[in-house]
Amino acid sequence: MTNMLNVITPKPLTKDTFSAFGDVIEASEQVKSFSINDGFTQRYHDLAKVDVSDNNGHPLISIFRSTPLEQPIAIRMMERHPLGSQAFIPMGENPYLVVVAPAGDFNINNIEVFIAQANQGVNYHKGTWHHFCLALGSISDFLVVDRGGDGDNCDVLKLEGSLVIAKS
Ligand SMILES: NC(=O)N[C@@H](O)C(=O)O
Ligand code: NI
Repeated sequence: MTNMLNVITPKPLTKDTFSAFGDVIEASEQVKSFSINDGFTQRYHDLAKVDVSDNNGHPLISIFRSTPLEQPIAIRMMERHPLGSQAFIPMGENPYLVVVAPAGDFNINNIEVFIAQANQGVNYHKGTWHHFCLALGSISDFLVVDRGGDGDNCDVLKLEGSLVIAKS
């Protein structure tokens, strides 16, 4: 049986369309903000649910320096973190791709692909299936907030790669 290639076109990342998978970390008009520091700072407050305490977990703050994959990108893996959330906040000017599927039993037909802008971070909720970090354009740094501690916090699935992301 030939492997028909299914090409999926990324859609813009928005708070609402991403809500089934996690949070969007963005200083947008949609989120609550208030003035602090004598009016010199606007605080965009409580943007994402950091969920890292299961099984005596603790928060980790790391930097991921990601090299873009050659396009078109074939989706050959998905992973999930059953014990905690994982947030990616871009530190540069490049957009990036976010590939997700709902937590629970994995179904390739449920994969959704978003293109995120440099002013948008994402926070995968605990158990959300996702592809590893997909930089676009050039090597990109991401601030990552996720869970450290005991227990295996990474389930990985290998896919045959018949789902390809349209060039972005
Ligand atoms: N393995 C690792 O720390 N990174 C992945 O979880 C990822 O989502 O990039
Ligand atoms: Ni991950």
